[in-house]
Amino acid sequence: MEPDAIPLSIRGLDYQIADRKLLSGLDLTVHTGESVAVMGPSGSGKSSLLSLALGLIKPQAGQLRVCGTDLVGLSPAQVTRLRRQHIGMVFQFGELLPELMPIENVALPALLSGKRKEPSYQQARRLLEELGVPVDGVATAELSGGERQRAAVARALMESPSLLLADEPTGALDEDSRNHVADVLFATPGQRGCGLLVVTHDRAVAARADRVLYLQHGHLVESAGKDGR
Ligand SMILES: Nc1ncnc2c1ncn2[C@@H]1O[C@H](COP(=O)(O)OP(=O)(O)OP(=O)(O)O)[C@@H](O)[C@H]1O
Repeated sequence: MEPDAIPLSIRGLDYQIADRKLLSGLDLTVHTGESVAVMGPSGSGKSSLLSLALGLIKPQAGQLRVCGTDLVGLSPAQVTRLRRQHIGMVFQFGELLPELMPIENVALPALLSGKRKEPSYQQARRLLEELGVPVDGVATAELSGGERQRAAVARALMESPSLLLADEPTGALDEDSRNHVADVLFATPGQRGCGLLVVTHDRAVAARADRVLYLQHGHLVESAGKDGR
């Protein structure tokens, strides 16, 4: 894999579900160090776009290159490998395991990839500290919503992804927590040299991205100047 490959390059993507064409010839490039926000009406296909980029669902047509490899033709095992190697994902509700401590949640992707426990825990601790999440003595279920989301960002960064995806990462948060999570998220492309693709309904969050795109009739269009809906 070329080290300087573009984190995400999508060309001519068609995706249809149950007779309904959601994405139609969609093109999108997310470069290293760049953040892109995708907005659009409920049901327009934003989360589907992320699921496609994760290789969880397959398009009917088009190319979807992650770090230079088109994941459309790959086997499930190959997709899993590519995802573990190159992609970090943050969900709306963090999706942390409440039975595990925060540090265990964050270290988990590295442990699943077969990394050794000690250095994985050290790295998880470092990430949590950097992102302002309590490391010791607080159970995952006791974290505030904002802390949980920052722990989810830490977990997504654990394997140093080239591509960071986030689906409504601040959707469940109050304004202060939202701002803190957005600060952390939008700092990552510059600090860690990844590409960031964020789906959000929140205009203030989207406005922090280098580019804001609007999903409309299956295409992505520049949304600057639009009233948004
Ligand atoms: N497995 C499925 N079977 C049938 N329809 C589905 C399935 N998954 C998604 N859909 C439909 O596809 C459309 C797009 O869903 P998607 O979640 O991608 O939209 P979205 O833009 O992310 O919406 P929201 O902003 O509300 O989260 C919706 O109408 C949804 O009901």
